[in-house]
Amino acid sequence: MTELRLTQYAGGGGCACKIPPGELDDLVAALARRDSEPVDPAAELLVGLDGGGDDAAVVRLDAERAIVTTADFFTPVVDDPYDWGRIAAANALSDVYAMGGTPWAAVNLLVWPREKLPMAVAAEVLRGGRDVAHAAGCQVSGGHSVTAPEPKYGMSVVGMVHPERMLRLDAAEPGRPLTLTKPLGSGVLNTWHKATGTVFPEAVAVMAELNRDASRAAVAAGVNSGTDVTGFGLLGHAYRMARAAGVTLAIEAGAVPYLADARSAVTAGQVSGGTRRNLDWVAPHVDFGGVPEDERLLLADAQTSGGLLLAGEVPGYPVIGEVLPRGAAPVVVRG
Ligand SMILES: Nc1ncnc2c1ncn2[C@@H]1O[C@H](COP(=O)(O)OP(=O)(O)OP(=O)(O)O)[C@@H](O)[C@H]1O
Ligand SMILES: [Mg+2]
Repeated sequence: MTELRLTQYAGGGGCACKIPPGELDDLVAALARRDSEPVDPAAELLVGLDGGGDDAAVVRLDAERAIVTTADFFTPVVDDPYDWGRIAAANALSDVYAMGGTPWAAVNLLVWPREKLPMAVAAEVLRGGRDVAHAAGCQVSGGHSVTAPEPKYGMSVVGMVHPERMLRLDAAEPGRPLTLTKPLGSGVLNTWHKATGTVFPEAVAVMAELNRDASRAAVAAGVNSGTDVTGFGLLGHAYRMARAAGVTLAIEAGAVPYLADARSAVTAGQVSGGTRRNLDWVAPHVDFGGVPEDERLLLADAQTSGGLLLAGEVPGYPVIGEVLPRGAAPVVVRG
């Protein structure tokens, strides 16, 4: 199975295959405008699509428990089917952790070109997803499978969160430090892997890593705002946080951690269309000062299964900036 190059069966890879952020904003805004309350709602919506939407929807069960629900699937980011499954599951579970919750149960979402790819390969993908979900203590049972020209895999996940201890997108307070819990660079390294077949084991390990410990540590430290850094890149997700909370996020470029080889990947031109679109979209909202183009691309790099960006200090994870009262630009990068 190792000679089969899964990444060659799809156009965009991983979270870089998301609909561009500006177009998604318009879609979600139109939906939110047309949204009316359900008839006789069975549960109170605590987090919905207001302000562009958070990482997951949250509905109240009782005073101390709320249900978190989310779905994520994408095209192959790596050629190895088991690793792709692990990464896709870690990414799907991540939106529950990005709300400060605990995933309880997941179902598989599988799109498979059965004429082109053996079903045995799909089984490896599902095995990888199951192993990571089980490591998270999450039940996996059931799912849905369809055939289509490009393979896609992910999960729909349900979890639990305390309604007073959530990590909301819109709650960042001025004066708080900004913390990032995984290094950046998975986008450029996945692009390089897709182009050449070179495997970057550190990137695979980081993408397959759960955001569980970071999320728990953040909630334990009293942090109440955060999101996961995925397809819109650090700058895109920072902008969405700043916009939702009406603050400015200042990022110290020199404090941002990167995977080894990420800089060489940019120098080698291994930048996805998604990353370039991210930068075009976010640039009008960012004061870059004198930060050079390559650095801007790295900060906008479309991540797959990235870490948590948190408005608060969390022991064991690097501080990369601070939350400020809203200034001229929602995001400031200091060189
Ligand atoms: N088709 C859709 N219908 C309704 N809402 C959508 C749709 N697609 C995305 N959204 C919402 O738009 C917001 C932004 O979506 P996005 O996929 O970027 O968030 P996310 O789930 O946190 O992503 P990621 O998995 O990359 O962390 C979310 O609140 C999401 O629920
Ligand atoms: Mg998210």
